[in-house]
Amino acid sequence: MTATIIDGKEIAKKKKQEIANEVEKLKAEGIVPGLAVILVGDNQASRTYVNSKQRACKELGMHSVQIEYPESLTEEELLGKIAELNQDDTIHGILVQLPLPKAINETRVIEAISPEKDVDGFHPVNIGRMITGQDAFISCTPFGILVMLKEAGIEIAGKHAVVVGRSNIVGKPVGQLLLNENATVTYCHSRTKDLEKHTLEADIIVAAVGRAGFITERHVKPGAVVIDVGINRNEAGKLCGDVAFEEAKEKAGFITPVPGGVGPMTITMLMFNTLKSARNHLNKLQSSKS
Ligand SMILES: Nc1nc2c(c(=O)[nH]1)N[C@@H](CN(C=O)c1ccc(C(=O)N[C@@H](CCC(=O)O)C(=O)O)cc1)CN2
Repeated sequence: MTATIIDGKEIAKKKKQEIANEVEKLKAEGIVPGLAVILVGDNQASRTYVNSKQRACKELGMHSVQIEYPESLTEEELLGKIAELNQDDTIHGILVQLPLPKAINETRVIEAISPEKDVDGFHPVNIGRMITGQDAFISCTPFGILVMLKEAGIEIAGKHAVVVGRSNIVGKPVGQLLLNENATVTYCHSRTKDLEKHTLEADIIVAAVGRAGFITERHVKPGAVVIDVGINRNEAGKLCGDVAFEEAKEKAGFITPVPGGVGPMTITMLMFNTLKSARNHLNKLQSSKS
């Protein structure tokens, strides 16, 4: 069997068109969704992602501001800028590109962003709301995975999902989202004994370990759905995922490629969250008038 490839670029294109239509409607009501992206230091990959976010805003008709600081920026200076953006009515989403330089405390920075503008969905308020099934900003990569599964027509309820990786940005929230969709969820990580025993029972595997080709065909149950969140570079500098794609695709039922799978969905869901924040802002303005 050769797996059906879930094309993240195609799904992202369709979703972006839907978002652009909604942006037009919001503009007709007097609100232009606005996103502020903060980049600290000179990490080349981060710069590429930040530029892609700016491009996506432009493409979808949103207002965007890119704020760049040198590596030497202090935490206090960054917190000051966030406080200013929290008060800016033209900005509905604030995002600090990660990773930050080591001298800056990531947790303090994330917690300084108003939960109402936390379009990355990293603030503990949004994480707590998501876990308890309330309306929340859902972090963009996990959200993108959920949308991809739904668009590919994959049933989640009652399925056994195995998440390999437990980062705060991807592993933990994606497992929780799948649980909210009534999957049975197992988390595996670097200290898990006999990984294969767990993954071979999975109907859905989410590979988010950050190690190139870590999940091989030996880990995959025939017909399983394999979602690859990895963004690694191999010895030749080529972008590759956490899954050994060529061999895993011969066993899986559905599989996401790298590049062109989960990655393009991350920025699309950021646009979705920014639109949602702008709409929330408009609703608040309207209800305060009535
Ligand atoms: N504040 C945030 N920081 C980081 C996030 C995030 O969601 N918020 N996620 C990642 C980086 N990231 C977005 O910021 C991101 C990573 C990858 C892609 C993507 O489209 N990847 C492409 C390949 C691109 C390439 O050639 O390098 C793909 O997989 O097809 C988009 C966004 C960490 N930091």
